[in-house]
Amino acid sequence: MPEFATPPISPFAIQFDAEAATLTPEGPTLTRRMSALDGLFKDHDAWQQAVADGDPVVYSVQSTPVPEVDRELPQSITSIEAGTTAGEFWMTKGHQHPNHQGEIYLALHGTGGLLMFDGTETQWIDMVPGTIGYIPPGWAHRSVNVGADPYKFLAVYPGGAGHDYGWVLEHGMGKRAYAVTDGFELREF
Ligand SMILES: O=P(O)(O)OC[C@H]1O[C@](O)(CO)[C@@H](O)[C@@H]1O
Ligand SMILES: [Fe+2]
Repeated sequence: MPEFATPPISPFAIQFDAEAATLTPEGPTLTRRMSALDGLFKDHDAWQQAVADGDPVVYSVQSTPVPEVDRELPQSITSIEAGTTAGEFWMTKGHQHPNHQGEIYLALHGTGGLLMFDGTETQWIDMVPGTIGYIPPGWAHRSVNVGADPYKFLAVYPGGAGHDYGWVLEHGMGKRAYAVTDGFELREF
């Protein structure tokens, strides 16, 4: 085996339960409440009110024990709760990969969307169970729950890709998903 600065972890099996949306063995779980989404919803006052009104959990991410380091290939399942803030559907923070690497998402449950922005162009992929959304290098990405159930998806990404959240705060995502009578509508800022 070649010499690496950080030794890769040993091979292991992951039990993937698509119905329950779980990965076993479990690694770290991350929970993001409304307060973690500062500066991301269009209506800042409504966001602040939601934080004051109990700061609900917006999404959680369950990982396997694969570390986020170069050459590894971590996986996680994200569950976004159903909800809106001033009409804007609940979503992940969204990020850019600092060193521009690709990623895939596989939708498992509910109705979601994969919003991508390269700084100029916005793309949206409807995500329903069975859809794989491909995120090419250089596209910031955010997942949105546009349904009435939790939206859950599996992510597989390069361990060295990193998460640049500042990029999204600075550039935005080009469009936002709002609730309308028969579903959702994408609106520009
Ligand atoms: O990192 P964010 O924008 O909070 O979104 C969470 C999701 O994105 C990932 O960071 C992978 O891109 C996963 O941890 C999870 O699927
Ligand atoms: Fe990513």
